[in-house]
Formats: sequence, structure tokens, C-alpha cells
Amino acid sequence: MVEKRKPIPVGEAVSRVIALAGSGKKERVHIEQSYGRTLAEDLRALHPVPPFDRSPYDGFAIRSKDSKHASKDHPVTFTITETIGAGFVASKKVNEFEAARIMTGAKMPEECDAVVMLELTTQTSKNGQESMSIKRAFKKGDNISFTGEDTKEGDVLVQKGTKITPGVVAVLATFGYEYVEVARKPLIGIYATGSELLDVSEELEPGKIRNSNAYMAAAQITAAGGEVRMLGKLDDELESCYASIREAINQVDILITTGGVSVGDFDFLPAIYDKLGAEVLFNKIAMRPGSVTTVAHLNGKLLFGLSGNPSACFVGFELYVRPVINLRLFKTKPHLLKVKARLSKDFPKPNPFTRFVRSKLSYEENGLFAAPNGFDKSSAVTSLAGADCFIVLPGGTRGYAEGDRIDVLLLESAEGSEWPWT
Ligand SMILES: Nc1nc2c(c(=O)[nH]1)N[C@H]1C(S)=C(S)[C@@H](COP(=O)(O)OP(=O)(O)OC[C@H]3O[C@@H](n4cnc5c(N)ncnc54)[C@H](O)[C@@H]3O)O[C@H]1N2
Ligand code: MOO
Ligand SMILES: [Mg+2]
Repeated sequence: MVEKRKPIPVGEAVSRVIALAGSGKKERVHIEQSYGRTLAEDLRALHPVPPFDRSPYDGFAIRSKDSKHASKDHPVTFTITETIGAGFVASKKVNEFEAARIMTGAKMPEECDAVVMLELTTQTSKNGQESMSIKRAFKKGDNISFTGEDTKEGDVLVQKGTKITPGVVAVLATFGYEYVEVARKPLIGIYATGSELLDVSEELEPGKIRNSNAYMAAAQITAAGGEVRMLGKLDDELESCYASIREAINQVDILITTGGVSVGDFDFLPAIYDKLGAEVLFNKIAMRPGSVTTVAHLNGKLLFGLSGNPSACFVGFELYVRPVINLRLFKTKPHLLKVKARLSKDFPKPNPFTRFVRSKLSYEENGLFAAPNGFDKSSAVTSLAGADCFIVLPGGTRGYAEGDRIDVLLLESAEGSEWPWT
């Protein structure tokens, strides 16, 4: 008798997995290695930015009150005290009707409260004495880049769990973070199971196909911010598979296998979980593709039994593995970002289970559209190449027409969802 499996809703399956996601760990990396990592602590301003009042222009620092009567007909002349370049400070006091030549980024002399751009001045030299004159008045604060105008000391600028972008790197450097606390990448092992599998370098033979899932999953792990351990491929043979998987669990934080989770004579993962004494969280989900996705738990580690069919494997990773990686990276929105879009083609198939259609987004003048991307079977591999989202068609629906409003899960968005499931 073939075992009868009871499908559970996607949201229920995701809940069971993330309840066992475990917690993230921290490590310190040099700022030059920080790009693409995730902050393990809030990033606070350690001092105001800019840290001193400075000139935003090349020009002259003046006391604004001295310019009060300046006009086209009656220019006011200032004696130049010195030149202050960026990185230097005034060495002389600026007195009545005196000005300091100042460059962009240089600290303002204490007595000055306005800057005049070089282009608005007329410069003269008499007996070695440099002067400049202006034809309009300036107010206190004109053309000054004030202390703290960018940020005040103590402000939280970037939150824990944020991916380090080039902009975040700039902020780290500004505050002197030579080393930064980031989330340690969870180490994820991948075993592809299947006696039909050839390596990527091998020629096709009758009955055999190349192992695409392991390379695909490795790329998905890297994209999500995890560390990959490629473990190779296993023949459909119970004892050797069991021994390899048992051994692999000790080497990694999370183990992914692909294939062998359905009810076939050579689908050994269910027997292996049993033999390991692992707790199976579910082995049937009301979704297509990936209904046979199985997740088990052993000694604090999650074992993901992704389907062998490439599209099912891909979807299983994005819905169940990705949020676990994200939670270990301290992300607060660990699931794929959900947005509303319109269908740009009919999708007439009925949906007994929730369907995740590999699709492509387009940004039109009248909004966001999503089009199913080619061959839609669970075994499809080529349609994965152009997919940047999943259209989500709820179970129990009878097909959809062009223009219908649908939910879409984005595969490439840095932003995530707190909980996209209803
Ligand atoms: N009687 C039933 N048969 C099947 C059921 C079912 O409910 N009852 N479910 C079907 C569904 S749905 C799926 S999905 C597949 C899942 O199969 P498995 O996860 O057990 O995977 P395999 O049987 O090992 O392989 C399935 C398919 O995928 C190819 N494959 C496997 N590994 C790779 C790889 N690394 N790279 C590329 N392609 C791979 C494999 O050759 C098979 O064609 O079961 C259905 N059957
Ligand atoms: O598990 Mo299968 O991928 O539902 O088609
Ligand atoms: Mg099978």
C-alpha cells in the first residue's frame, strides 16, 4: 500500500520551519570585506556629521554683519587674512572687514558666520596686501554646512539585519568602523540524490541527465547570503545514502537534499529520516510545484528534502530555505516580498493547490504586470532562467484571465515580507 500523505497549507508549513530556524551568530569582518554581508548590530552615528561647521564652497569666510551695506553701487572691501584649505584650521582671528580665503570642506574660522562664493567676489592686490570686495549683503548662516546637519550623534542610521550596500559601507567608514559585526553565514550542505545524475562535465547517456539542482541551489544559497558546501551526488541506494547524509549533518548548519522524497521505489529520503530518528515536520504541502517538499529536524538542525524536479526544487528553496537563512542573518522580513500586479496572459489551468507560477515582471505605464514564463511543469528547468517572480494563484481557483489582479512574490528584491501568507 502506498502511503497516503496529508497536504498542509503553505503558511502552516512555513510556520513549522521557521519555528526551528535557530538563531544567528555574529562575526567581525574588515570593512573591505563587509559589502554584501548583513549587519549584526544597529549602526549608530558615533559623532555628528559633519563633525564641525565647514564651507560648502571655495570662497571667503566673512562676518556677515560687515557685508550689511554692500550693494552694486557701494561694494564692501575685505582684507584677506590667510588661505584655509580642507584639512586645515584658521591660524588668525578674522576681525572687522577681514575675510579668510577658504576652500570646500575647510573648518569655518570661529568669528565667521557666512561664506561668499569665489565667483561673487572681485579680488585686488595692492602693495602685497590681498583684498576682495562684494556687491551684496550676506546673512548669518549663508553658505555654511553646519555641524550635525547630515546626522546627529546617537541616531540609529542603519538597522541590524540590513544588507551592507555601498551606501552602508560609506556610513561605516565615516564613523571609523574598520571592523564591523556581521551575521555569520550559515553553512548549508547540498547533496543531489538520483542514480540518473551526471556531473556537469559529463556527456549525456541514455536514461541520464545532468545534475542541475545542486548548482541551482548553490546559487540560491549564495544569493540569499549563506555559505555553500557542495557535497556531491548520491545514487538511489538506501544504505550508502543514509551513511552519507548522517555524516554530512555533522559538517553543516543546514542540509539540503534534492530528489527522492516522493513515493517511488527509489525515493529513500522518507526511510532515511526515519532511520536517523529525525522528526518530519511535513511531507506534503498544498502547493504546486513542490507538493512533496519534506522538512525534517534532527539535533537542532533542519534537513530540507527538496523535490528532484527542478522547478519544484527552486520553489521549495525560495519558500522554505530562504527565510531560515534570512532569520540567521537577523533579517526582520525574512520572506519574499509580496506585491500586487496584473496578469498579462490568461492562465486557464485550475488550481487545486496554491500554484507558484515562475513568471516575469514588467513595469508598464499603467502599473506592474506579470507574465508566466514559458513551460510550467514541475519538471521545467529552462523557464527558471527568465523568472524574476512567482505569481501566486490560491488553491481552489479555476484559472485566471489577462488583467486579473494577482499576488506576486519577488525573487530579486532586497526588501522582504514580514509574513506574506494569509
Ligand atoms: N505516484 C506518485 N508519483 C509522483 C508523485 C506522487 O505524488 N505520486 N509526486 C510527483 C511530484 S509532484 C514530484 S515533484 C516528483 C518528486 O519526485 P522526487 O522529489 O522524489 O524526486 P525524484 O523522483 O528523485 O526526481 C524527480 C525528477 O527530477 C529529476 N531530478 C532529480 N534530481 C535532479 C537534479 N539534481 N537535477 C536535475 N533533475 C533532477 C529526476 O530525474 C526526475 O525526473 O514526483 C512525482 N511523482
Ligand atoms: O511536488 Mo510536485 O512539484 O507538486 O509537481
Ligand atoms: Mg521520486
